[in-house]
Amino acid sequence: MLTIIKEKDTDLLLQRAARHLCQKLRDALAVHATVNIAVPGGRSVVKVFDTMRTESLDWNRVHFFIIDERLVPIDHPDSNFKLLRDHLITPLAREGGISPENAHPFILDTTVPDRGTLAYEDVLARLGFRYDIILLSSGEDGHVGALFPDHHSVTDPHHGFIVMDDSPKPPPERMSSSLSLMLTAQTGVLLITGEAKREAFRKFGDASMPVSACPARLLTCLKDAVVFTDHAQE
Ligand SMILES: O=C(O)[C@H](O)[C@@H](O)[C@H](O)[C@H](O)COP(=O)(O)O
Repeated sequence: MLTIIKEKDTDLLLQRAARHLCQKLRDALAVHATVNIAVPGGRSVVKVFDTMRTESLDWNRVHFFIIDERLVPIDHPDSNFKLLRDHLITPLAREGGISPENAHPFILDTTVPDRGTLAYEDVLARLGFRYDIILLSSGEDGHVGALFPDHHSVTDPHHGFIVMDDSPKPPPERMSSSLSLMLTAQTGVLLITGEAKREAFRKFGDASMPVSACPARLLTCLKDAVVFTDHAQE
């Protein structure tokens, strides 16, 4: 089921998204021993992390994966893992809320053609090779993770992590969860915030638009999906 939650105040909206995600984590922890959540980078996600870290739940049973990454080391300012670590994992770990090992980074390996994605697949395989929950934040063009509209990334049949050196949005070198891996999640949360995403929100709401033309629409394929937006309904 898809629900759209609208709130004009973006900060309030992102706080609501964070609390919703934490409730979904609690619900999943009630039926699973451990839960896998995959998260992206971006400005909106940082605000979600900042609220999530104030929520109380059994964080030690939650495993974090990075849904997409720029091909940079984990301490690089452009690293999505660094955002997760700095804004959520380290503050939680400081209070003993989570073991830092529960946050699984994609480790770039420039010596192999797969760039380290096979090793990252091994880590996910040890935890069931599935996501339970995904957090996505739409780009201006409707991309999510590093699945871009009308680009080979979104139609790649690989089930796992993919790499590219021709991302339409710079930097060109990125890795992403493939579409089929994202679709292993039962639960999805999508953020569409800011004036620059007006066209993305319109495309998201267009039922005739295939996922290949608007990757954010992959959310409509999940069992339990919520969009958080500061846009008025078109
Ligand atoms: O890797 C990137 O180029 C960005 O991180 C990008 O994919 C971002 O996640 C979305 O564009 C949403 O970004 P905001 O939440 O910052 O609007």
